Amino acid sequence: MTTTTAARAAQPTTDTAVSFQNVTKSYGTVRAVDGLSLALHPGETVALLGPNGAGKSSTLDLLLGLRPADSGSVRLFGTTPREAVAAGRVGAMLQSGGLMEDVTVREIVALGCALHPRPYPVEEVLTRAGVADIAARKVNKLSGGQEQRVRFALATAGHCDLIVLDEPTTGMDVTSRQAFWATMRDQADQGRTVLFATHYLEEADAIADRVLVLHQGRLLADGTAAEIKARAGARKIAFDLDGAEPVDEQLLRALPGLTRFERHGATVRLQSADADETVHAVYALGIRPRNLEVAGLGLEQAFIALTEEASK
Ligand SMILES: Nc1ncnc2c1ncn2[C@@H]1O[C@H](COP(=O)(O)OP(=O)(O)OP(=O)(O)O)[C@@H](O)[C@H]1O
Repeated sequence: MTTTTAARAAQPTTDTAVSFQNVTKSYGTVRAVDGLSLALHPGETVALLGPNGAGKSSTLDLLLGLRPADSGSVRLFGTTPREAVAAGRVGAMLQSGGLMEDVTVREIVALGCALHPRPYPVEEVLTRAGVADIAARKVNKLSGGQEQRVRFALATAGHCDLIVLDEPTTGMDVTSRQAFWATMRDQADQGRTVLFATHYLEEADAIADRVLVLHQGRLLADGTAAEIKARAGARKIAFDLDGAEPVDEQLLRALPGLTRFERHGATVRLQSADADETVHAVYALGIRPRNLEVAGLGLEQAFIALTEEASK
């Protein structure tokens, strides 16, 4: 695992919001969470990334006390997850769990507020989640994105210290997403810890100040998005071949440092662990590349590079 902020971050301190110590969870022979240790702190916005089946939802289930761990310890604010949830310290928006159908948006949100130990006023919750204008509508008449916003309203029905979101913006349009993340930033600025699992890597890049990459139930990387990109160690190189001289593709494929090779007609796209060395070698082959571009990997490419490497 990357040693960026991870070693420090795994150590629980007195103000730790979430602490996992060597947590394991299996379903039959599938080990969904495998010796996971981490600590999250107040005010952090943390993205949980990982390919399908990496253990993200299982981790969130353990964190919320919805399932018991087989071994290890999960603590929220120094208590068990169930105690923290019962005390109203945790708001959650999960993928699973249907909404009650034959009630209006206002009724279901009002119920969420009534059940919360430290609720916000219903109108405030409706407005913040962007559902005030559809408050009178029956829940079973909502679109997928509107349903997500109602789940968001329920997750923020009261004062809490930790907000847990499992793929929260699935189905939301661009405007709703932007409004959603603006609200979440606001929540984090007020000292709350926001933890969200997502497959939208650009959201993780833009929103999270810390990124956790899970793979086969283990923490593969833990750091800022910039640290994760640097950890992937590769840069991308693109250029066009001149076309005048035929180029032996085998020579290109044998360039030093290459971790990925693609050629579409005259356009060559590479990934390299040592871009300087690769580019020098291109010139040494007598090739004069046109439109040469060298750039760092985006979070998505870094994520693919890291998880592919771990799968080898
Ligand atoms: N209730 C269950 N019974 C049996 N196996 C399960 C159960 N829940 C999860 N698993 C298995 O545990 C592993 C981790 O699943 P999990 O849902 O936590 O992954 P995930 O990272 O959330 O995946 P996705 O991105 O697809 O939502 C997978 O191999 C999955 O098939």
